[in-house]
Amino acid sequence: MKQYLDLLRHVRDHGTFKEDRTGTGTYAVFGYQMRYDLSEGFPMLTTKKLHLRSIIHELLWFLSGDTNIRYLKENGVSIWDEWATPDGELGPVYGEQWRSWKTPDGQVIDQITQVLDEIKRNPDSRRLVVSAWNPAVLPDPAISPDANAAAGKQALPPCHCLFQFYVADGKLSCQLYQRSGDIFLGVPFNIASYALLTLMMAQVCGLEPGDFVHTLGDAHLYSNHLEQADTQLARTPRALPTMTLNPGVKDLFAFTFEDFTLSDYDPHAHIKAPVAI
Ligand SMILES: Nc1nc(=O)c2c([nH]1)NC[C@@H]1CN(c3ccc(C(=O)N[C@@H](CCC(=O)O)C(=O)O)cc3)CN21
Ligand SMILES: O=c1ccn([C@H]2C[C@H](O)[C@@H](COP(=O)(O)O)O2)c(=O)[nH]1
Repeated sequence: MKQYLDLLRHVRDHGTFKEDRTGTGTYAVFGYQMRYDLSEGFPMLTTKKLHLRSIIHELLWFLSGDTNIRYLKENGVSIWDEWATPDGELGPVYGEQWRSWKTPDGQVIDQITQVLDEIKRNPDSRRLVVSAWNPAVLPDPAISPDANAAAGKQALPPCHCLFQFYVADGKLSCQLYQRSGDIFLGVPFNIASYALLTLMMAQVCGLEPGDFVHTLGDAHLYSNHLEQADTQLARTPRALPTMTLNPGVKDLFAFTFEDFTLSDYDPHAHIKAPVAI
């Protein structure tokens, strides 16, 4: 994960101090790109232990089209708790935009199924795009995330807002545009999550996994993560683990938690960091 560590070091050493919505303060750069060849191993950080359970359940939750944190809580995942209403609602976030984007005439569009069908039918297409960025449902910045969710708006505007697939030489690649990236906490999750999505999409399309390309807009290190960043940068990276999917699953929406096996993951210890709300 040299790519990630280079980003962390670059932003720590060259980021511009910037105030932010949460009042924490950040060091930021604008525009940064990383590339992970998925045949070289699964891109999970080894310089701190990552909680893969949360990553898998969150991705299955997005793919199911769900936007209530009930499923996450039932599975011991708490990463979305701070932004939900007391009923667990987050408003029309990722799951709804991916699987049931509402049109003005009352129809819904399942972007994931459409892209999946198009990859199989027309792999050379340059239109294999899924967008979670829907200006019609962006939150009102004057009210809190849970008040927005209660009003039918997104609790938070999507951070990983648009992704595109690309097929060449029998391999499926994916590029994500992430408008805002919390380098210490969110970005390692986002990398593993989209790498996993690419492996799943490739399997059900009969393709090999290619590259995951991660493009960031505002890439920031929160000012209360600086010590943690130093600790991480002082560690020596280890070999990447291997992710194996149950080869029997041919339907993207049929994957369950038990279909994923991570082997040879030998990370350094977890590093705690507070999440900016
Ligand atoms: N400031 C901020 N950073 C984020 O990364 C983030 C948000 N807000 N808001 C929405 C979602 C929620 N996400 C989160 C929230 C918390 C963790 C977190 O605390 N991670 C810990 C523990 C993980 C766990 O409990 O599984 C970590 O050490 O990685 C990670 C991603 C990503 N997003
Ligand atoms: O998947 C995610 C979701 C969120 N983040 C981070 C990026 C920012 O630090 C906050 C969101 O705040 P905004 O003011 O809306 O940009 O959450 C992430 O890194 N990955």
